[in-house]
Amino acid sequence: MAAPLRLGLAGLGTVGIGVVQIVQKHADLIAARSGRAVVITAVSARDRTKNRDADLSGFAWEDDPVALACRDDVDVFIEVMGGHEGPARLATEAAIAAGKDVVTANKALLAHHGHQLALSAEAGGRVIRFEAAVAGGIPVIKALTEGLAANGMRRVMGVMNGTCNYILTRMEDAGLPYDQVFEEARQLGYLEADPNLDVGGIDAGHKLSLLAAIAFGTQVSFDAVELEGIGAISIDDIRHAGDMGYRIKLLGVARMTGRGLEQRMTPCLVPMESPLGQLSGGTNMVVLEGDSVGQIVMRGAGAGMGPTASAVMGDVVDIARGVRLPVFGVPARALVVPVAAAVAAASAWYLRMVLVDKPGALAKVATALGEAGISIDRMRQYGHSDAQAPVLIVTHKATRDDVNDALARFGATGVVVGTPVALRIEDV
Ligand SMILES: NC(=O)C1=CN([C@@H]2O[C@H](COP(=O)(O)OP(=O)(O)OC[C@H]3O[C@@H](n4cnc5c(N)ncnc54)[C@H](OP(=O)(O)O)[C@@H]3O)[C@@H](O)[C@H]2O)C=CC1
Ligand SMILES: N[C@@H](CCO)C(=O)O
Repeated sequence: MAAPLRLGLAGLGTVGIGVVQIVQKHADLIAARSGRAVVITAVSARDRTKNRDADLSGFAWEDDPVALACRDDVDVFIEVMGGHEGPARLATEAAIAAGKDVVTANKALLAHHGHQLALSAEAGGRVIRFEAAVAGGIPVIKALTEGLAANGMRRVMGVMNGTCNYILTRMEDAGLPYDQVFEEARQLGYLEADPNLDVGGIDAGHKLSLLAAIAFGTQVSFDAVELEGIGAISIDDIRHAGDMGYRIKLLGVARMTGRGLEQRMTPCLVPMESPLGQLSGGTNMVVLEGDSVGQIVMRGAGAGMGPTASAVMGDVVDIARGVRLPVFGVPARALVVPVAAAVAAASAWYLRMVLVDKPGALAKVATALGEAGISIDRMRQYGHSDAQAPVLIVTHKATRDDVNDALARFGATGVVVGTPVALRIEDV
C-alpha cells in the first residue's frame, strides 16, 4: 500500500470536528477505498484549551494555521476556519506555496479569491477541492465537474442557503412574521455570526458564483451576482403567492445568455408542485441543466457537521486516489472573464399592491402596465372592508427594466398606496 496521506486540519469547529470523527470512525473503509491510509497529523484552532468533544491527543498542535500549512508532515491542508481574509486566506496561500494540496469548505474565500488561488495552485501542480463549500453534503461540484463534463450547461440554479429556506417555510407553516422566525432561527443557532450573510443572500451568492464558474468556464465573478435578501418578504406575500399556486424561495440562477453571464440570488416564486416548490426546512436543492443530460435535481443537507465533513472527506479520498483536476474544471488560465448580462432574461412577475378602492383604480394600474409594455396574465383582488383593496397581478414575460418602468408609472396614478412588491416567477 502507498504511504499514508497526511492531513493538516485548520479549524476544529462544527466542520473540523466532523472531519476528525469521520477519519477516526472510518479509517479502514477510507484506506480501502483510497488505496492508502488517510491520517490527521496536525491541527490548529484559536483556543487549545477548549473541550472539543473529540480525541485530539494523537495530533500535533499549531497555534498558527500558516505554520500548520507549511509543516513537512502535511500533504493536504484542510481549511475549515472560515472568512475570506485573515488566517483562512493567508494559510491557504501558504499551503499552496509550500506545495500542499488544499481542501476547503470556505465559499467566501473562493468567491473572493478563487481565481487567483486556482492560478497559483495549478502553476505549482497542486489541487484545490471545495465540494463542501457549495450545498454542504450534496456532491454538486463533482456532478458538474465530472459527471456532466461533456454537457454544454444551460442553467444552474438552486436553493443553497438552508437558513433562508427554513425561515421561509416556517413563516408559511406557522403563519408567523419574518422578524419572529428570524429570532427563532437565531436561537436555534442557524444564523451565521453575521446574519446578513444568510438573509442578505450573500452566502448563497458565494455558492452560486462558484457553480457558475464551473458551468460556464468563466472566472469566478461574485461581484457580478445580483443579490437580494429575504428580509422584505412578508407573510402576506407567502400567503398570496400560495393562493396563486407558488412558493417563495431564495433562488440562485446562473445562465449564459447572448447578452452575457446572468447570475442572480433573489427571492423568486416557483410553482408549488415543482421539486423546488416542495423543498421545505433547512434542506438544499441544486438543479443542473445540460444540453445532453436534460435536468438533474439534487437534494440534501446543505450544512451541519456530518454532511459538510462528508463532502470534505470525499475530496480527501479523491486526492488520496490520485484524482487531480483543475480547480474549476478547466485550467484556471483558460477561464474567461465573463461579461455580466446587464439585464436578466425576461420572466413572468408577481406584483402585489394596495389600491385606493375607487372607480377606475384598477384600470389606471392596467394602463400603466400596458404603457410599460407588460401584459397581464392573471389578476386577483381580495375582499376587503376598508377603503384599500389588496390586488395581485401575475404578468406575462417582462424584463426587470419593464417592471421598474411600471412601478415608476404606478406612482403617478395616484391610486397605489405604499410600495408595491415585485417578485420574479422562475420557470423551473
Ligand atoms: N457549519 C456548516 O454547516 C458549514 C460550514 N461551512 C464552512 O466551513 C467553514 C467552517 O465552518 P464551521 O466549522 O461552521 O465554523 P466554526 O465557527 O464552528 O469553527 C471555526 C473554527 O476555526 C477556528 N479558527 C477561527 N479563526 C482561527 C484562527 N485565526 N486561527 C486558528 N483557528 C481559527 C476556530 O477556533 P476555536 O474553536 O478555537 O474558536 C474554530 O475551531 C466556514 O468556511 C463555513 O462557511 C460550509 C458548509 C456548511
Ligand atoms: N449558513 C449556511 C451554512 C452552510 O453554508 C446555510 O444556512 O445554508
